[in-house]
Amino acid sequence: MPGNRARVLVLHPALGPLDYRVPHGMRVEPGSIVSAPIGPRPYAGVVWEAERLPTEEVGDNRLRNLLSVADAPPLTAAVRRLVEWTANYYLAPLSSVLRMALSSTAAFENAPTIIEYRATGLVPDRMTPQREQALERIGDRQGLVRELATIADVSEAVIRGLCKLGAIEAVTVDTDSPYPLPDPNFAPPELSKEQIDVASILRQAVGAAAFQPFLLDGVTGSGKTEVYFEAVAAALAAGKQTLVLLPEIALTEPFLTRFAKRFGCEPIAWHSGLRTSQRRRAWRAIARGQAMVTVGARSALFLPYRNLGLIVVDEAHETSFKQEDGVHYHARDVAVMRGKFESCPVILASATPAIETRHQVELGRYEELKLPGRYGVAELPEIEAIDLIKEPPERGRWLAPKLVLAIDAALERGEQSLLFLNRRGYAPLTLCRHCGHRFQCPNCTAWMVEHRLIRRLSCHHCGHSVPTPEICPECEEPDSLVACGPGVERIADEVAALWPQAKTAIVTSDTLWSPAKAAEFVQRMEHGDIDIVVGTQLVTKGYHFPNLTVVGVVDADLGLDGGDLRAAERTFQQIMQVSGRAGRGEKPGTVFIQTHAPDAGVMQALVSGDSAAFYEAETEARREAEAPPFGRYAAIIVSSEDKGAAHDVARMIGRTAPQSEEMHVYGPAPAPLAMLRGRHRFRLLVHARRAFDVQDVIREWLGGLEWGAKVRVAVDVDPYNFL
Ligand SMILES: Nc1ncnc2c1ncn2[C@@H]1O[C@H](COP(=O)(O)OP(=O)(O)OP(=O)(O)O)[C@@H](O)[C@H]1O
Ligand SMILES: [Zn+2]
Repeated sequence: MPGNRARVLVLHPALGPLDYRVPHGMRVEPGSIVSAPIGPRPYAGVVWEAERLPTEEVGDNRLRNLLSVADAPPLTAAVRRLVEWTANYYLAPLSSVLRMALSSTAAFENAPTIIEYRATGLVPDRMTPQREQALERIGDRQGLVRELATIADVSEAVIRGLCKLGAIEAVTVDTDSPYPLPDPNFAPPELSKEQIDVASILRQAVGAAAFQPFLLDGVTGSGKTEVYFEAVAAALAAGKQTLVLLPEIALTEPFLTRFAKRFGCEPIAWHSGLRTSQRRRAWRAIARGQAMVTVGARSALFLPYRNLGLIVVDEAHETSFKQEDGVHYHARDVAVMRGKFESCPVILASATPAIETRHQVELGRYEELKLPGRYGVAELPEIEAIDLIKEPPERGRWLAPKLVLAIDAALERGEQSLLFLNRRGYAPLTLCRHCGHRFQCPNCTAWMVEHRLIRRLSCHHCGHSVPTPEICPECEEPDSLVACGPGVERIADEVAALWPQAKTAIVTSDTLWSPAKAAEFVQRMEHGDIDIVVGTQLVTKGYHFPNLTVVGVVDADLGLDGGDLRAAERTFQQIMQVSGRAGRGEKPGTVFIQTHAPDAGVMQALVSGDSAAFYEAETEARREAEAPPFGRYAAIIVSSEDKGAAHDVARMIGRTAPQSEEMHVYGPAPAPLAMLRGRHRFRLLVHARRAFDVQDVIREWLGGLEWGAKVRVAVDVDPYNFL
């Protein structure tokens, strides 16, 4: 391509690459972030190697000029290859993937300063309830007018009014100010013999600066974090950046504290709750190679690190690394690809690795490093099954007598207990005892879940929520509603009735919705301000509370319903993880698993501790079914508000399915969640041989079809969710 032309990938969802003229005096190269006109509007985009992005050639005379080049480093070749690979593998538009890399357009659109606002402490003469509310909620926080208005739940005009009165002032924030540098030698721990061996392999791999995936397979509490911190230290010493991916933002806060203890300052945390100025500062520092360690959930994966030397995926077995909307990608798998493009090691850390990951070890593609015992004097907990048929709880209760006794004893000893139930709210189903009416979501094929603390019924799929009615809307009988089955709130009620003196906490995404809330919970646990925690999967991972000795799994069978191919594996992982919270200090831990199926393979494996046998049996079953990792799936989901239209398109897709020995197409059938957010859904499931290029076939197959704008067709490659 001649020097005065550039091929640009613009952030426009419907447009492919476009050619522009580079005006006189402007310099661009592949990776340059530019502003390009489309119609009357400027769009952000990135200059790409023309030969990699074929498009219709446009004559020189029809080219429009690029508007400007951003004051930001160009995206590296490794990032560009990652964007291409992800779009290709997950059948997503390039621009949607690029958007994840450019996630903060503010970072390169304006000057490197931002004006923020904060309270001055001055109380205006003319107070209104709105102004009062604003000043109270803003407190000592700072942000854009828009951000303060959101925090205070008032209009932007109220904030501007307060500004005129001098109660709020403007401050200039320099988003180029550097971050403190973590010190690899700040407070290194004394590693055990086992830990030293593993750490030195990891340090060497960082030094070698070559692609190398590792499975760091260590039991809960073995010091995986301590050990991969040594690899981080090696990257720091070599002047390279590190990315640590965690499955939930709730885990970042305790991670930051722990990191600061080891390295003397916090790493950069990347999450959706950042203010514009924080996002921008982080993005710029990451792109310039100045931010040395970044921790975040999925979205941190696509950031434009300049000089990446190490990637860690902690709790790598977690299914929350799979993104379920927009670009359907699996952050664990993309992290490995990124390591390949960046030529750096990738550490997948887990006490319960996924079958897919173990398989890669067997194939010799990943190197396994083991930490088989807990650090120090801590022992793995005893695990015992409680047969709910032989030893049922009292009528109307959910905790079996044996578990109640164990918690009694823990309270007596001044130790903490944890009850795990992966169900938010009070009850998963509410019905009228008079007419049998069940409360269903109007937008989804799902029951409304009662949340008693806020007195509402909510749909966990679309968020639709209504106040819990006093009378049945069907038969108008008053006080006739009954709750069926337990959620965490109901267990908390039982706990309060059994141990009225005990201090309890409910931990779910409803109560721990921000990093600050998570930090507060950790503090309360550490200070002994909580005796009994009742929580969902949010409490199962990563936390380290030495005084927690009893864990009760309220309903171990819950995850086995639904018959998804990973149900048993997921149940095993979840219960192992929650068990892993018990007995992490000097005091031994005990775990009770309440189940109706104590003879099921997964329960037996948990109790006997023979995880190898369980994995082997599961892997064999997958091999026989040619399920992942031995075969592949891709789901095609057709949805529309118009059921007939969705059905027609789904049938057309089914009818035109390519015939192949290597691949079989099931469906279309109504999806188990036949309606979601008001859209009717049909699913086709493609099952193929491992080595078969499903993506290419699907691309060609769907590419040749047409459907109206009201029907949406989404492809989920390697699906984790079969709803
Ligand atoms: N060498 C060491 N020196 C001092 N403390 C250590 C050492 N190794 C581990 N620990 C401590 O033991 C506890 C458990 O370690 P860590 O959290 O790293 O384990 P983990 O394997 O990541 O656990 P999980 O999988 O349950 O999250 C932590 O409090 C950690 O600080
Ligand atoms: Zn709903």
